[in-house]
Amino acid sequence: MRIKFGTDGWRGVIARDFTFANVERVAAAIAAYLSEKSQAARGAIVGFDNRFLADKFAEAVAEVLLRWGIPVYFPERSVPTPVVAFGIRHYQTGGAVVITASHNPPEYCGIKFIPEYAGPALPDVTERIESLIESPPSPPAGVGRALRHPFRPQEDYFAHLLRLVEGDKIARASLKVVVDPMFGAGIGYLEEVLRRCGVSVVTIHDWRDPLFGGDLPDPVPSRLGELAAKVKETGAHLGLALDGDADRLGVITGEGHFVTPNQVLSLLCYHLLSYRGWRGPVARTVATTHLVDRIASAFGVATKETPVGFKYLGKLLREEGCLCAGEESGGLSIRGHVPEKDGILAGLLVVEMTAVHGGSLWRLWEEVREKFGEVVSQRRDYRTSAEDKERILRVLASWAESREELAGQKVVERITMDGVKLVLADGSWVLVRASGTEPVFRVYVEASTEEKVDRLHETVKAELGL
Ligand SMILES: O=P(O)(O)OC[C@H]1O[C@H](O)[C@H](O)[C@@H](O)[C@@H]1O
Repeated sequence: MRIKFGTDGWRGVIARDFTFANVERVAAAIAAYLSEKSQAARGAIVGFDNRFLADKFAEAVAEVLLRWGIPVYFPERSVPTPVVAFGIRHYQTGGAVVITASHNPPEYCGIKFIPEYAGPALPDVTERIESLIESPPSPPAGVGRALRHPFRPQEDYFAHLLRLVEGDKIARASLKVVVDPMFGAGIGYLEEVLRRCGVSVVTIHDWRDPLFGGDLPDPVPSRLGELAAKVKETGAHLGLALDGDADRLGVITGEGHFVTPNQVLSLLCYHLLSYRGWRGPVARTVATTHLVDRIASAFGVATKETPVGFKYLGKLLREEGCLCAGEESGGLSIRGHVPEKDGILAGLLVVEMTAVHGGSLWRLWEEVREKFGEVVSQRRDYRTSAEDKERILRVLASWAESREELAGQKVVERITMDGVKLVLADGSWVLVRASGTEPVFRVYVEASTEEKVDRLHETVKAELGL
């Protein structure tokens, strides 16, 4: 079986593709990669989430690395992906492997590889690992078995987070927050760091359940009913949910509104630029709201656009001094933190914004909307057959070449870094791309009203035969 890394790691169905034999093949390729990059002696962290057998798969990975002479840092229990990324810097390791399928359904598992730069692996790295999987390497001759160390970064991670937020302001606001780690690896992190900031915390779904209560550990509105109910019942200011490996965040306000990741990112840009007075470019993916651009330009800073995938945003955080970076799918990070998306940090920042803006995130959103104008963003996903996929890709190629109008509007820009994005004369836009994590096409639309968004969605659907 050919193993391919998608938008963020390799994912497969447990027992069908995701078998111990395949996991060991990937582990050997990663060991060979670390060796050829002269990173082996620094060792690697092996983390895992709360999925079925994830700890056992992690043991199998650790065993391969140890046989390759690579020291392994191994946690006592599941650990969030961003904490593993933080651990790379903290323990100065040559990289990390995380056994996780993030927010995928319970029958999935996966492997993320994080190189020594502490952000998701870029394509040049994963392509090299893929080719090493195909030509199975063996450990260099004469290499001895390496040592295994405990991985316990929690206290240092909390101290680091508390340096990134204004804990005193949070403490003074006397907030109440409901935290929902969705049975995942984030259990014990967000609630703990919030309590240390003096927040009164209520938790739900804070025990390991490899079936995630019978659904996906994905903090989207359809999965946050119990969180919303708990926010209402307890009169909390906020409800915060983490996905399965705690790198993404879902937000419910005290008024009961779901705040989309596009809105959270826009609020964060505004907060960092206005309240904190930070300066520097802002980074977003091609699928993320242009409200971010409007806010950035009002403060005289640039916006940088990347393909979908936090790996590209991580690179900008590392190399371009961006003050924050985030994406429509719910991941963000800020300057001073690891270049990996972090739902725990995002949760703390949302609490900070709520605290310093009078206890209501929704009021802050209304302020932003008033200042920068109405923006409606919506994504629709379409499952297609392999034949349809080919046909749609051909149509998209022609759009990329020469599409001049859409729904009666002039196309003013065609962006082809990931799928095809058409920017229209009135500032609205449409992006169509094949997902790198699911067998679907994603259609993203942004415009000034719901009616315009609907119309653009219907036009694209009809034209592409979705
Ligand atoms: O749209 P896709 O290719 O499925 O990617 C959706 C998301 O997948 C993963 O969660 C990646 O870590 C994200 O960076 C990406 O935005």
